[in-house]
Amino acid sequence: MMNQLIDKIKKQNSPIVVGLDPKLNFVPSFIKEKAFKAYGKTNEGVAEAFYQFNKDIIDHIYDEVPAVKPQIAMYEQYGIEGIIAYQKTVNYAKEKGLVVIGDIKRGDISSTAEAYAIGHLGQSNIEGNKERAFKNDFITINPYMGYDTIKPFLDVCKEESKGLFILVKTSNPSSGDFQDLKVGDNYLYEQVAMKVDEWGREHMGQDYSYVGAVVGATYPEVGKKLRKLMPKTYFLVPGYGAQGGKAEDMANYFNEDGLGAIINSSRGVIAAYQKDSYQQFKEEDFALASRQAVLDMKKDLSNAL
Ligand SMILES: O=C(O)c1cc(=O)[nH]c(=O)n1[C@@H]1O[C@H](COP(=O)(O)O)[C@@H](O)[C@H]1O
Repeated sequence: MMNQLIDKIKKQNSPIVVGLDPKLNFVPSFIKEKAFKAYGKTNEGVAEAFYQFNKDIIDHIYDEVPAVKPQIAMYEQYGIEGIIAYQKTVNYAKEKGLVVIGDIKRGDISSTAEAYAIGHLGQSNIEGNKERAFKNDFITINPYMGYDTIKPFLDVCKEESKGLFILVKTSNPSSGDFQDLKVGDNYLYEQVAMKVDEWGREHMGQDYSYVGAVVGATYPEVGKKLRKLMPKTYFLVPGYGAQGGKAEDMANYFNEDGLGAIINSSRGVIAAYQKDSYQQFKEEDFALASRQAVLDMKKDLSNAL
């Protein structure tokens, strides 16, 4: 799957992933009204609104970006109905040929990790009948609990040709609370990076491993260090745009082959029509504004790289 992702990035010249992180106040009123009329102001109503919102955005961006990253929390807060909207979104993105990174950030003891891995990347075996719950190509995971909690994900990835992005240095303001602690001569994020590099070398695609790393856009000096520590690791880089990450800092995250990183923007793309800089788009044209935001991001990155 990493090979497919890289092929798409090259073909579209677009190291970009759009985060499908819907919020009710991002959804245009004409979509909300229709959904609420059919299902009321209920979880089901929101789920329908989110799905229609995502679908329109996907239709307007799938030819310009290789991947989308639905953040499951946005859907989960609306219960089963929300999860169904997540699942439908993943399915629709797959139908449109997009690579899907399920942003689920799981991490638990190995028996539980196995269940997460099967549910989100693999197939369950129901007395001989194989069932797939979610069609993600990649998921995000949290490595805090150590190798035995990662292994079930690696096994399913190998079997199913899927991939992972493991949190190494996150974009949030407090990411240093633990990640920047010194462990011997290294920072904790460096220790984690060395492990991700080691695990990845046993799980190689062509030039890159299908065990990737999450490296936030908001700490470019760290990004530069981590690039050297994990040369074969693809980086998922969130934090561009809404969290302050700048295109000119993104060069640090790429290798000399021009590959090695995929930059995420969620709010900056899906809620573009609400920003002053996209005032020319009416609410009904929210998805066209998202497309324009992707094209602008593409230009911004290619000027800087
Ligand atoms: O794993 C992630 O995607 C992630 C890691 C990280 O360090 N920081 C981070 O913001 N994210 C996710 O990336 C997205 C960022 O959204 P925007 O700030 O709106 O572009 C959200 O879905 C976050 O959950």
